[in-house]
Parts: sequence; structure tokens; C-alpha cells
Amino acid sequence: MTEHPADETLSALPQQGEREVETTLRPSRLTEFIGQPRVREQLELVLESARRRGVPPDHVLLSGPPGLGKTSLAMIVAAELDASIRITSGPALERAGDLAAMLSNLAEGDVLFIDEIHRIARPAEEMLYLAMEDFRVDVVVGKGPGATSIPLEIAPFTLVGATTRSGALTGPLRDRFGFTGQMEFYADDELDQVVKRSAKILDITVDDDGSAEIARRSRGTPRIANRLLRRVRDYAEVREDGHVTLGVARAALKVYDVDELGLDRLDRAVLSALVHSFGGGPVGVSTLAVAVGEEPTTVEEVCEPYLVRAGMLARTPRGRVATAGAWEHLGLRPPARGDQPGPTLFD
Ligand SMILES: Nc1ncnc2c1ncn2[C@@H]1O[C@H](COP(=O)(O)OP(=O)(O)OP(=O)(O)O)[C@@H](O)[C@H]1O
Repeated sequence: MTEHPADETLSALPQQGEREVETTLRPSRLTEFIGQPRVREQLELVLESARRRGVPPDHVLLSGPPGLGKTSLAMIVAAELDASIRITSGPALERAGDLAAMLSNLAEGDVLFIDEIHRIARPAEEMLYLAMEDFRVDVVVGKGPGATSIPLEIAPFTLVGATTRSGALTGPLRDRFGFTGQMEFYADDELDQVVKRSAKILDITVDDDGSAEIARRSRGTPRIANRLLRRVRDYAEVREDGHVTLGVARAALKVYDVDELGLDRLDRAVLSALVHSFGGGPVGVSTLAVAVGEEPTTVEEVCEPYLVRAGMLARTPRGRVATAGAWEHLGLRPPARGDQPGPTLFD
């Protein structure tokens, strides 16, 4: 299989310099947030009930693959509560002191957003337990046997944590969240609405068919939909009259070598390894991860959920298996059932 130059265009992770345009495109209220009906409804109840009781809502954990709107939702939580938001991330909280400084600066009712919360260092995590439960931190002064711990009251706040790996969170941390929202990949019609909304904000005219084509190739991810829209806009402005039709969208996406299904580099590498190196499987996730040079958890939690949803990969008790759709997507003929490797002595 050839490597596509579209790798970056299709990545669900943010690209350099993209945050600014993402800010422009972020929905700012719950009613503007497209899709995720279950999480939206549940969150609405949590927020409304807290508002009526006049207390900060329970801590909220948002879990799901990158680019599905966790940061946007965290900001919406603050906006709906009319509260300020402080933003940090797990990797930035290496020392407990960094977190203590952040917590002691919070005003009553503030929202503290910790992205990638599963990557928080252990001492900071332990400090967070007490802060989440009792709105208190223990600050350790001095070192060695003479060290003393001074309890410090902090203002009641709401923590919103985001993670792509809820399984990597320790039990005690997970238990301290009163509400967990599991974000799902978006359906094509929801992404179509995302594309239309963003087109309006960016002043791009787009036909229904053009918008649907961009949505269909966006890997169920609003971040990718917004990026593809901007690349198609570039093509439309330079090569056409600026208007995005189905033909313009298709021609532009061909230039950027965007996969028909919007699969990204890792998705394609996994399918390719599965088919070319392991005869379509079954193969264990660790072996598959080594073959594509990735961490098993990345393959399992970032890549596989979309491949399963797209009907390309099946997770079976004996390992991962490429479906007929995967073979066909790679331009190959799926093996007849009898050709599949059978169980061996060691299975
Ligand atoms: N439901 C939505 N409706 C409209 N736009 C959305 C929606 N969800 C996400 N977006 C857009 O997609 C982009 C990425 O969203 P966001 O940064 O919130 O994702 P994320 O899940 O926090 O990703 P990461 O964890 O990688 O930062 C933003 O530009 C945002 O405007």
C-alpha cells in the first residue's frame, strides 16, 4: 500500500496553528452543539439541576477519541453556568505544586478543565482527590522528617476532565466524577450540519451535495470535517469560482488524496498490516501494534473504534480480524471462507 500525503489532513489530532480557527468555529452554547444527543441531554440535566439548587455541579468527565468536541463541551459547561474557565492539561501538571497554585487561584463556581487527564502525574492526582471531594488541598512545606502539611481551603469549583483513554484513569479518580459523558463518532448527517454551520461562519458557499461529500469523508470527526472544508474552500477559490459543489468537493479531495472513507494513516497502516502481514487475522492487538510501530493503547483506543464502526475490523476473542470490506477497501479480493487460517495447535 502506498502512503498518502493526506496523512496530516486526515489526522483527528489538531495541527499546528489550527487552534485559532477552531476557536472561531467552536459552538458556544449547548443548543448550538451538534450531535451527541445522549451526552447533551444528560449534561443539560446535570447543569440545570445545579443551577436551580444554586451549587456548582458535580465534576464531569468527558471521554472519547480526539476531535469529537470535548474541549468545546468543557467551554460550554462554563458558559452555561456563567462561570470562568481555567484550562490546563495532565502533562502540564507534573508537580503537585503546579496544581496547588492553579486550585488556590480558583474563584467560587469556576470551571477547571484538565485535558488528557489520564496523563496527570501521581502526586498531582492524589492532590486532586481531596480537592474534588472536600475542596481542600494539603500543601507540604519543607522536606524530609521535618516536612509538615498545611491544609488549605479552596473555593468550590467544577472539574471537567477530558480523556481519550478512560480505561487508563485510576479507580479513585474515576469515582470522583459525578457524571461521565461518553462521546461517540458523529453520523454523516450530523457532520453535514457541522460543515454547513462552519461554512456559514467562514463565509463559504457550499451546495447540499458538496457538504454531504465532505461530511462522508470526515471519519466521524468534526475536527476533520472543518479541516476538509477549509481545504476544499482553498481549491474552490483558486481553481473555481469559490462555490463548493459536489464536483468541486470531489476534485479537491482527490488533490489532497483523501481516502474515500476518510481513513487516516494509522487506520490504513493497521488494515494493511492485518491483511498483508497476518492474512486478515485473527491477530492480537499487541502484535498488530508492533507491526505498525504504535502503542497498543493507541491502536486500541484511537484507531480501532472507528475501524469497527466503519465495518472494516472485527474484535473477536481470538484477535483482530479484517472484514471483507477491509480487503475491498485496499483493492484486494477477500479470501474465500475456507482460505482463512484455521485454529492451530497453539490457539
Ligand atoms: N458538536 C459540534 N458541533 C460543531 N462543531 C464542533 C462540534 N464538536 C467539535 N466541533 C469542532 O471541532 C473542533 C475540535 O473540537 P474540540 O477541540 O472540542 O475537540 P476535542 O475532542 O477536545 O479534541 P482534542 O481532545 O483533540 O482537543 C473544533 O473546532 C470545534 O469547533
